[in-house]
Amino acid sequence: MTLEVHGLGIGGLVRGVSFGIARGERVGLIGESGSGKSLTALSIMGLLPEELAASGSVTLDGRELLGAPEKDLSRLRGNEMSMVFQEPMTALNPAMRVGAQVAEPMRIHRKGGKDPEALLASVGLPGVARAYPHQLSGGQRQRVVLAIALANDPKLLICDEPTTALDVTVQAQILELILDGVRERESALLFITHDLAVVASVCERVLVMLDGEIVEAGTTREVLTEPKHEYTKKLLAASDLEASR
Ligand SMILES: Nc1ncnc2c1ncn2[C@@H]1O[C@H](COP(=O)(O)OP(=O)(O)OP(=O)(O)O)[C@@H](O)[C@H]1O
Repeated sequence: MTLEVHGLGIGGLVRGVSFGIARGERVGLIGESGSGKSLTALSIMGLLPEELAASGSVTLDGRELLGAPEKDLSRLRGNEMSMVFQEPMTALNPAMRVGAQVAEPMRIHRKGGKDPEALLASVGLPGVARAYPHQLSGGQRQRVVLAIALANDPKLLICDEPTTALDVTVQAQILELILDGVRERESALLFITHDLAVVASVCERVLVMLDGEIVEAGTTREVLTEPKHEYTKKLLAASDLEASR
C-alpha cells in the first residue's frame, strides 16, 4: 500500500477511520458536508488546523506521518504527496506568473530537469507561463494547480472537490487530466467529492463517510449498484445516477 490509514481519529470529529490505497489505485471518499472528508485529507497532509489533533496512524510508503516533525512533512508535501483543493485561486499566488509557480515545487525540492512550459503544456496550457492567475479562467487556473501538484510526480495525490467550483463543461476536462496525471505516474489517488457520477467515472473503490466514520466501503460498482448501508442508499436515491434507478 502507498497510503495506509489506521484508526484515524480527529478530536471526536473523525473516528476509527481505516483504509489503504495501493500504488496507481483511485479511491473515492464520499459523504455529506460536515462528515469529515476534508479533515481526513488534511490530516494525511499534516495540514490540520492547530486546534485539532489526529490520533491513530497514517503511513506513506511505510513512513509514519502523524506526529512527524513539520520539517519532514514539508519535505513530503508538494513532493511525495500533493493536494488539489476546490478553489484554485486560494492555491495560487496572485502576484506571481504561473510559469514561476509551476517551477516552484521543483525548485524547493531541488528537482530539476522539467521545463515549466512543458508541464503547463501537459495540462493543456501551452504558452501561458508568463500569465498571472487573474488572466486565466477558473478551469485554466485549476489546470495550473494540477500542474503544480504533479510537478514532482507525487506518490499520492489528494483531490478535495476539485471540480465543484467549475462550469460543468470544464469539469470533465479537469477530471480527464487528473486521471491522465495519476495514470502516467502510477500515483495513488484519494478523491473527495459529493458527486456520485464523478466517483463512478474516476474511482475504482469508494469509501462512504457519515458523521466522522466510514460506514461503507467497496468497489465503485458494488457500492453504487448494491449499496448496503441505509445512508448510501439514500445518497444514491438522491442522485441522478443511472445505476440508482
Ligand atoms: N477547526 C475546526 N474545529 C472544530 N471543528 C471543525 C474544524 N474544522 C472542521 N470542523 C468540523 O468538523 C466536521 C467535519 O468537517 P469536514 O470539513 O471534514 O467535512 P467534509 O465532509 O469535508 O464537508 P465539506 O464537504 O463541507 O467540506 C464538521 O462538522 C466541521 O464543522
